Amino acid sequence: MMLSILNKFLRVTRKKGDEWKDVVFPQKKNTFLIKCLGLLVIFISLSIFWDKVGNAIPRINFLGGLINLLLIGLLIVFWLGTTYLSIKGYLALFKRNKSWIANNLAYMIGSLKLYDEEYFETTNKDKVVREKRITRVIRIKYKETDKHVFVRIMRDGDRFTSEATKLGENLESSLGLELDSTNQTVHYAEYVFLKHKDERIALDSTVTSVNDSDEIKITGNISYELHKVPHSLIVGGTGSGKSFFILGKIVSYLKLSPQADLRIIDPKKADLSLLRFVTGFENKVATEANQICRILRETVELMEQRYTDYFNDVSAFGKTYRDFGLPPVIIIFDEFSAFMHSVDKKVAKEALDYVFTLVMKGRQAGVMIEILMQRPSADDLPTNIRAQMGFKAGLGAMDSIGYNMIFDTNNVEYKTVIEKGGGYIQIDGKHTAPVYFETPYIDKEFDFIAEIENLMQGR
Ligand SMILES: Nc1ncnc2c1ncn2[C@@H]1O[C@H](COP(=O)(O)OP(=O)(O)OP(=O)(O)O)[C@@H](O)[C@H]1O
Repeated sequence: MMLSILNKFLRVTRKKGDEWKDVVFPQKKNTFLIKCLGLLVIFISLSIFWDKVGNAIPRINFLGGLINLLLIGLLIVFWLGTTYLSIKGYLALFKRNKSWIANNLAYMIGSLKLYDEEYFETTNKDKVVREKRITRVIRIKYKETDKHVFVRIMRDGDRFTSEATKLGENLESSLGLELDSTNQTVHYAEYVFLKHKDERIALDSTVTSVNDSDEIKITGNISYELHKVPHSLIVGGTGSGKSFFILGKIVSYLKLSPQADLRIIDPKKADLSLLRFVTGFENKVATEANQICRILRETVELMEQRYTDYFNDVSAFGKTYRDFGLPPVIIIFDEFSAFMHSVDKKVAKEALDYVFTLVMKGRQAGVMIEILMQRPSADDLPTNIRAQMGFKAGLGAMDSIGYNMIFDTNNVEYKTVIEKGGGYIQIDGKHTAPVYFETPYIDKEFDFIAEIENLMQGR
């Protein structure tokens, strides 16, 4: 008993931990009296203890009583110090289950009636009394870190099991926090909330000015390093913000140092194909099937050449293109599925083979591909290629089948996307579950072509 109290005491006095805590429902009754009694006991026992210690220490009559005075002063400091620490630890025991998160979650349990009650009969002074008692309560755990609040609704096989996966909106409003991601296992449904709302950033904040960094920022909270997440998939219907997102990414890639070497594939001859009029892009934009296959083939050859030139002996062990100061080479392939459907099977296979080679071998040599398509379709983008895309984004309103196809998971509760440029994103090693995000904000007046021209000239 004493040991468990001591343990609890030590745990609460430690730094605010990130361990899981249970939500208690119904919450404990007012503990004011117990609290006061405890404080009094602490105060009296420590006062008696230090008084006894003071009496047990022999007096030293030296330097006209100065030593005795110092001793008394020291005892008073010890008495005050131990009393303060004990009271702090004691009060923390009460506070522990009283965080605002626990309070709000307990309130939600009560208001949604996420508990079962049964009538019990007892006898009181020969009278039969019927009283309601709570027999079962939904089990909720939570933990808190600097940026997030995690809530787990346990799935114990009772009536709350199916409820567990549908509580996203209720939790959001109960906690007053924005839902960042969800995750579901057989044992629990987990909801992750942002303590501070994620911010939409402006395009000019996407690239850090730190030397040697290839970090690309997407939002205030979401970023990735290009060399770690080389291949991307962006899916979004008409008007979802796909063009703004990719044009913004092109600007960011051109701001990297060394500047990225970009190749553009636009089989629908839309906005991206206009980059062929920008100095430096003349031979790097393809719209026709034969040009597209040529660009893909040449990029595969460039990748093989990099392996031959830089990774041909053991000294290259563990190195990447960045160690040799090489620029990343990025193919931006717009309307991928439209292309696959518009060309004959032989050409489609040739293109797919090149794409597969690039996604399998490109990372170390710094040769990357970014695929854009309107609809997520498992047939148009084979699983072996999709599995290599470390960066995946689904923009605009999409049904859950669409999202599940992109993110290869069906455990996520998606909210309706209304904002232009809003969607879900998943980045390997960063956000293993898809999270809501908004693409970097770009002013309507922003002149992409002029900006890209400018950046190309500054090479
Ligand atoms: N990041 C953004 N910042 C500001 N406005 C945006 C952003 N993304 C999208 N928009 C707004 O949404 C509109 C549609 O975006 P966009 O042209 O990128 O869509 P799309 O998916 O490429 O559609 P389409 O395939 O028809 O070109 C833009 O004209 C712009 O007004």
